[in-house]
Amino acid sequence: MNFDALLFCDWMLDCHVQVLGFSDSLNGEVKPRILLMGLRRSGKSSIQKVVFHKMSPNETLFLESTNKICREDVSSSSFVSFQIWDFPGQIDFFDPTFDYEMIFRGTGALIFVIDSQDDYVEALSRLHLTVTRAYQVNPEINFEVFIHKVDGLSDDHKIEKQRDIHKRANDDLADAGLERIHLSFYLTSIYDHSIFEAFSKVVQKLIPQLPTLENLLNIFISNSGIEKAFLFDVVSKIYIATDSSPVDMQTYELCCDMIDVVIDISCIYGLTDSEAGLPYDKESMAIIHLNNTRVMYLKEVTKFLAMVCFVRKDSFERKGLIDYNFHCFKKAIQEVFDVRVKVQQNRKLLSQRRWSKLTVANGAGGWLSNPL
Ligand SMILES: Nc1nc2c(ncn2[C@@H]2O[C@H](COP(=O)(O)OP(=O)(O)OP(=O)(O)O)[C@@H](O)[C@H]2O)c(=O)[nH]1
Repeated sequence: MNFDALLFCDWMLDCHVQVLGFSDSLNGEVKPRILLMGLRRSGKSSIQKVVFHKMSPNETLFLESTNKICREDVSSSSFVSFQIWDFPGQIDFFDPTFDYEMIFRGTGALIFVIDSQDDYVEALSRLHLTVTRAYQVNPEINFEVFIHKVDGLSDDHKIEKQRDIHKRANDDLADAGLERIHLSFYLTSIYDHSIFEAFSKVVQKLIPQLPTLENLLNIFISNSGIEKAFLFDVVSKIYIATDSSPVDMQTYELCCDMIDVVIDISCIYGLTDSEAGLPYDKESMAIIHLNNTRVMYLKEVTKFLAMVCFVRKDSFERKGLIDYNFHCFKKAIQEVFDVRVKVQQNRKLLSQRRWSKLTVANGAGGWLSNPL
């Protein structure tokens, strides 16, 4: 038992090197921007409300049309921290008041939402225009296309639509000589877990520590006899990392349901009258025995993160080993987080120094535009 655990600890030491390998600019804080774009009524605001505000899908029927850019900070945990910008349906790139260069420059991901229940010819030409403009300004953006509202379509129909949209969008780019632009496609709906899964993948691409987290999870599961493990952001139910074995939708849905059960039960029985806020803390944990010889095990990792794993019943008999390795895993996550904080502090310091040097060089009274 100790040998397994020691292997895990040894590996932990390696992870720092990877985290220190940040290659970003000198910005003090790395808070990527995610843009939600698409035609009117394609479902942008609904996606944001359902994923980040726990709005029930039926309530989105009453959402009013967005008529200006809505910006929101999502900083629920140390690793999940970004801004979401919800755009009104039609943006006029030729409108001089719309500074799209500034917007695209600081963008990590651009999600373009296409209503699959509607005619998508106009949406595709809008997608092309948006992507080419954004790429000119910032070639580093991840372009994500949500083929949305697929709840109304049969399975065959979904695949067919995805193939058609994929082909047309890429043909348009090829015609413009822009084959190097990569578009990722997802079939989504707010009426099932597909929207959470798609958002998870979008967010994961923006987490520089992802390979480290995945490696930690791989080491953790292989030394503990676990089949699959996810690291979840409890509030949004976005999984920010998982081990390298493939994810199947059913497993992901079960994890989301387990988080809901834990939070609901804790809300009812876990909070005293004087307490408020998220009923989730160091003591939070849950074990659910499934009827297929598997056990689901949830444990708190940080204030906002939970580990949910699937273990065979016979392996779960060695719960002591799992708990010990989990303890090491948790420590490693904390260390990764500490390194990240240190790197950010150093960047801030560096950019402040640069800023003050620039100010001195230009004289105290000189006006400068902020280099950040
Ligand atoms: N069937 C289905 N309807 C959806 C889905 N997502 C959103 N809708 C519906 O689509 C309609 C438009 O949604 P909004 O979120 O307001 O669309 P929007 O893109 O923000 O619209 P604008 O603010 O006008 O740009 C609402 O009636 C939603 O209930 C989905 O996944 N499936």
